Amino acid sequence: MRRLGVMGGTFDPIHHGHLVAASEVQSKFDLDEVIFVPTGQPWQKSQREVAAAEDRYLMTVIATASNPRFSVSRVDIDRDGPTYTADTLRDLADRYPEDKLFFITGADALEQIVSWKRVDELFDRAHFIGVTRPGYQLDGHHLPEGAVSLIEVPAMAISSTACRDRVCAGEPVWYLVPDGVVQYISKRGLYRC
Ligand SMILES: Nc1ncnc2c1ncn2[C@@H]1O[C@H](COP(=O)(O)OP(=O)(O)OP(=O)(O)O)[C@@H](O)[C@H]1O
Ligand SMILES: O=C(O)c1ccc[n+]([C@@H]2O[C@H](COP(=O)([O-])O)[C@@H](O)[C@H]2O)c1
Repeated sequence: MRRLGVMGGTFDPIHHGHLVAASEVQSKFDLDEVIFVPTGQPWQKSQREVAAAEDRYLMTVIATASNPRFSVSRVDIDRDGPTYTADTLRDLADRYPEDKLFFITGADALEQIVSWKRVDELFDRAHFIGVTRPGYQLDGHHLPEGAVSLIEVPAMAISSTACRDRVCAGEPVWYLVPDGVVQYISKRGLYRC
């Protein structure tokens, strides 16, 4: 039985906050692999335009390529309709029936979990790991006992929103996102106003 981390996110774009969180959880929980899963249609972000799924997927591949323990799954971008983590975890469990899944979320996402679709299924399918994020309180009291572990990760005050805003304003995103992602954003003309 392998121990598989699942790092779900819109990754619009992926940044070093995501990568540090995944790396820290991989090490602390002795995970064999962390699978990054870009969302297909993030229904709770429908109030704004999200970059094309293929662009977000490719940026995630570029950002994770150098880490032998990181991989990327298309499971959410290849499924039609809004992305629900209950479906993500069901599909990954079907694909890796022998393995134990650990779903990684930042403090902000953890706070929102009760609003997710079919929330009751989630904790049967994976153990949840909530990680600290600057500006948010990490709290698992609203979740079933034993369903979630809370851990501190190095503080990275970075968000995808801030990265998009910086590109739009003509400001650099070097060192906030991996070098290859800076170049991909520029090559594809993403996030220009
Ligand atoms: N700086 C960070 N530190 C720790 N966790 C983070 C950080 N940024 C994002 N995460 C977590 O990574 C997951 C995916 O986040 P997401 O792709 O929505 O990035 P984001 O920066 O929150 O994006 P946006 O600003 O567009 O809302 C979520 O669980 C989120 O809490
Ligand atoms: O299952 C849901 O209803 C649900 C609602 C909002 C977010 N999520 C998941 O939470 C992860 C982070 O999402 P986001 O929108 O903050 O990028 C990602 O894997 C999403 O699929 C899941």
